[in-house]
Amino acid sequence: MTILDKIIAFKKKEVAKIRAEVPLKKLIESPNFNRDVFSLEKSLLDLNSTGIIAEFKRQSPSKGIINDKVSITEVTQGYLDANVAAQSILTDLSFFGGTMADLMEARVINQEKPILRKDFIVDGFQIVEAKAIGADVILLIAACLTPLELKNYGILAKELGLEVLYEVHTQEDLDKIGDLDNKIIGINNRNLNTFEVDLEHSIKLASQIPDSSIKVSESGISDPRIITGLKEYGFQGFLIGENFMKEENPGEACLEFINQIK
Ligand SMILES: O=C(O)c1ccccc1NCC(=O)[C@H](O)[C@H](O)COP(=O)(O)O
Repeated sequence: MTILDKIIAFKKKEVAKIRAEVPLKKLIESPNFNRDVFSLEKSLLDLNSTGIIAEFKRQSPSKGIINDKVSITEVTQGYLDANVAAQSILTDLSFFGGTMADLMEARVINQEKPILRKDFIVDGFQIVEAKAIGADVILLIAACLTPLELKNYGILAKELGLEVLYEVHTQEDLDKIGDLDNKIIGINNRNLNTFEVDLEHSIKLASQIPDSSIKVSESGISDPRIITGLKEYGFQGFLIGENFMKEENPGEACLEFINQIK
């Protein structure tokens, strides 16, 4: 069993339990449910966009603890001050040390940029939950879902006014999504089973994504020069976690990184 299989098996049980305890009505009545969302697409396409989607990530299966000293509020404010295009927040507790409360706290401070709920979506309930906690965007990982689930969860997100970041790592993942037009597609440079990171991955798959879609490169980005290189292959978004979170002040590290992008 790979780590991804383990995460998904665990997640399915976890969601089934929460689903049995929390009525949908409660989620729908949440104040966040009727707020206007911030568009990731708009933010990434803005002429002045930095393209950086900065992640709040305390720990990970590949690295263990990255930073458990900083608060979500200080990091959120730091990322906003650095002029990120969007914020990504892990809400998985068991493998990444994140919580839904993190996202809710960030939402209180972040009233200007989109927030991605970074989690392993295996059930439509989590998409409703994402809206209720104040997310603007959800992640659908192609490797974890069937083509039908990808389609149906995409439709549900759209109906709720949320955007989707479709995550792929292989050509097979892209094939599962099917219609690639007008989507936000993230190419994860990290193999989620072996944890091997290869930035060439973004470049190899980029040519398979139509120009009507927005390309995001995810994971293992640690140098501003990489951004310049990826832009040449049509990337408009860059999801970065560990490189900022490993620092004492992730917001300042993010600002310094953004100032060095040519
Ligand atoms: O980061 C991991 O170890 C990991 C393991 C298994 C599944 C997912 C994992 N990471 C999720 C991500 O996609 C990254 O947090 C994100 O792209 C940022 O990556 P990085 O900049 O390398 O922290």
